[in-house]
Amino acid sequence: MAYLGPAATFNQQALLSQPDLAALDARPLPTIGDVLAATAAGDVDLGLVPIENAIEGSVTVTLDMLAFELDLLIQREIVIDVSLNLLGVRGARLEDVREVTSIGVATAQCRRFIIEHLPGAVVTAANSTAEAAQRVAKDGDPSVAAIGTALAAEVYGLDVLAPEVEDHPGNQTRFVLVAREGVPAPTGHDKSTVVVFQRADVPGSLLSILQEFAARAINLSKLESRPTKRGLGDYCFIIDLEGHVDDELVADCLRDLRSKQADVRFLGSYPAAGDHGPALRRENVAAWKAAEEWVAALRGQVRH
Ligand SMILES: O=C(O)C(=O)C[C@]1(C(=O)O)C=C[C@@H](O)C=C1
Repeated sequence: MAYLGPAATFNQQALLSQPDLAALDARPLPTIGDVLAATAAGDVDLGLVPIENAIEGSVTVTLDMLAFELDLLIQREIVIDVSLNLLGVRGARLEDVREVTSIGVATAQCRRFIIEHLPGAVVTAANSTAEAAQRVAKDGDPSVAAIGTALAAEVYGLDVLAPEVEDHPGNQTRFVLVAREGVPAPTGHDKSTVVVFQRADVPGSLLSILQEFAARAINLSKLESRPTKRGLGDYCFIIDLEGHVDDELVADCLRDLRSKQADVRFLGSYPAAGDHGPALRRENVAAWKAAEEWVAALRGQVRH
């Protein structure tokens, strides 16, 4: 499998949190795009990438590559706690820092800290938190600090100049494990991700999509609109819903969406993270099945 490296990224921590993945031969790659492309190309069977952060929101490169560019299916989601540290060379002081470097999603999680504690510091981009830490260690410049994991300080021989620099407590990042094919069996607390391209940009078109879910009491855990890249104002909707494509209700909902909207891309059904993931609303399924039997019985009486 492949993950966003080098050593000591949050991505690696997410991988190591899963005993079955930790036992695999895992290859660190330099960018999120590299991990997804290597998985799609068959260089590796599985790829692990970040998709959403509690403070910064979606990791758009992941969303866009999954939604528009590659044929990959989400196999699993992994949520880990994310506490960010300001890392500098040994002996560096906070007041010496003139440049802060990290992956954009990480610096964005510390925007207020940087403004308040490092006014005027230049923020530069790296491909990952660990790549930023590696660069700070290699250059040895006390005026440059990286934002990354506490482990990166140990791995790259850096000092923690300030711990917990994220702007909000309880920070978490959600990762997805992707593969070229296969949908994991339903567990009873699953999620599915779909991309819906609306038929026409007319009043109520988003409502018409949402009504398909509401009518079946399918709960949505995320709704994101993303530009289709076809022109300003042309958007599609990336939706995380509670349930599995193997569930009758979800399948029925997808069937209706597919027949009524311009296009629907299925990005996977997978176990929801956590012990208390969204439980499938069994009573909805039971009611739907009972209603289906009722309709079938009515239709069975038709004289042809
Ligand atoms: O750079 C890393 O360490 C990563 O694992 C990537 C990533 C992300 O892109 O969201 C993961 C968790 C944090 O939100 C910050 C960075």
